[in-house]
Amino acid sequence: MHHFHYHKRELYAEEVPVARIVEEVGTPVYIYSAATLRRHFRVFREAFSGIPHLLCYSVKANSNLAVLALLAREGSGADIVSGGELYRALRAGIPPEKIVFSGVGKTEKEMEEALSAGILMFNVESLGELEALSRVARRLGRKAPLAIRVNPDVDPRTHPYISTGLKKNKFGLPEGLAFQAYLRAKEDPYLEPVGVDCHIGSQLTEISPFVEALRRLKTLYLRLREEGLPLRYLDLGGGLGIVYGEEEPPPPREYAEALLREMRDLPETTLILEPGRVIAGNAGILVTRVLYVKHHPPTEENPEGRTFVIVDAGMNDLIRPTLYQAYHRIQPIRETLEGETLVADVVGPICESGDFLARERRLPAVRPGELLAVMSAGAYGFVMSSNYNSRPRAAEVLVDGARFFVVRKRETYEDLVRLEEIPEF
Ligand SMILES: Cc1ncc(COP(=O)(O)O)c(C=O)c1O
Ligand SMILES: N[C@@H](CCCC[NH3+])C(=O)O
Repeated sequence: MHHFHYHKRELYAEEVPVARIVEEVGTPVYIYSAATLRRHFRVFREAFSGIPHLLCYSVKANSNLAVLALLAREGSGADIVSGGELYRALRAGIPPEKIVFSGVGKTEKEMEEALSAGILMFNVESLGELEALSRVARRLGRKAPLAIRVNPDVDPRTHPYISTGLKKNKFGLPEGLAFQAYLRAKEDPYLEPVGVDCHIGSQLTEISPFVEALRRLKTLYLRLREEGLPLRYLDLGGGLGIVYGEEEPPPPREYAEALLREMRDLPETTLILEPGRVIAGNAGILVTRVLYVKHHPPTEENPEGRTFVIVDAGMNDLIRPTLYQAYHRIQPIRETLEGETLVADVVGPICESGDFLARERRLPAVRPGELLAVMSAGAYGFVMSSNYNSRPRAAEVLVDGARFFVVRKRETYEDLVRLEEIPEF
């Protein structure tokens, strides 16, 4: 069952009419479904139940404390990329021994925080970082558990901005350098290599690049074990895609089956996965209100003219369309049957031509005041939002059955300037 669904032509989030949430909270508002989050996590967990595994939800996808706490209760670990994400994960009750720390630019301060907290492992992305981690560990008198993030040079066949496992991307170390880094780490009393890691990109809609990457990781992993390194984790990162529009990503079960086949000859190894989008993406929507509809008259290059549906959510609220030309379905909150339609650009109030949520989209003939839902906005939505144009950030709501909770208040004007000060010139 879909947890965002129409009942009597009205959009519901689980058992709550979206319009009722808007009445109380206003727009723009992100709405998440607890049941969908739980279902996505459980489907993933069950798919991997045949082998030792650890699911480290990728916090960057949606880092609201309530979302993290819900996943913590489901048994999730966390993939973090900053001290801020470590703070959130711990605040939400994710046990440190289920946290992995990725990212090309960890500071010594962040490493110190994570090491003191007792995280499972650092995914180290450069030789410089390895040295820094060793220094930090020596200072704290602790051994730092680590994996080297390998750049397996596998083409994930996704949007170039979100592919990360190609030689030309900044991420990880090529296999040869990674091997040397492990030998270096092995000799260091403050470093403890425990796994091998990679992450090849996001929104992948095919399984084969994952399998290819896993094979390469395995080869390195086995070579290192032969060198006497007591490795026990293979971390394949995240990246499984979701349905936004027409794409057909593999279901988690198929993805898992392909990976389980590769893991068969490694019975003593724990497979770590860092799913983000596949857990949160379709568990959230962004609801916005139509402010104006305007029509630009025909021109030579545009014989039909152009219609703009101007809404109260902009690229500062959801930047994916602007940044990646990403497609998000847009649906009315009140379903209209066989009514009139229009083709329009759905745009926000921001002073940028790139401020759009959809382009040349066929929509029901909406009128000012009506509500629209931007679908599949649960991942990389609110977390990438900003205050550009001094727009207070949207509220976030979590629906659970017949109840809903404001899990982040709408920002106020006061919030906008809270950290600022006018000096005595
Ligand atoms: C290291 C790492 N792990 C996990 C993820 C999560 O990716 P996704 O949301 O595509 O599952 C990302 C983001 O792409 C990442 O950079
Ligand atoms: N933020 C991107 C994905 C990047 C993944 C981060 N490693 C998106 O919205 O699709």
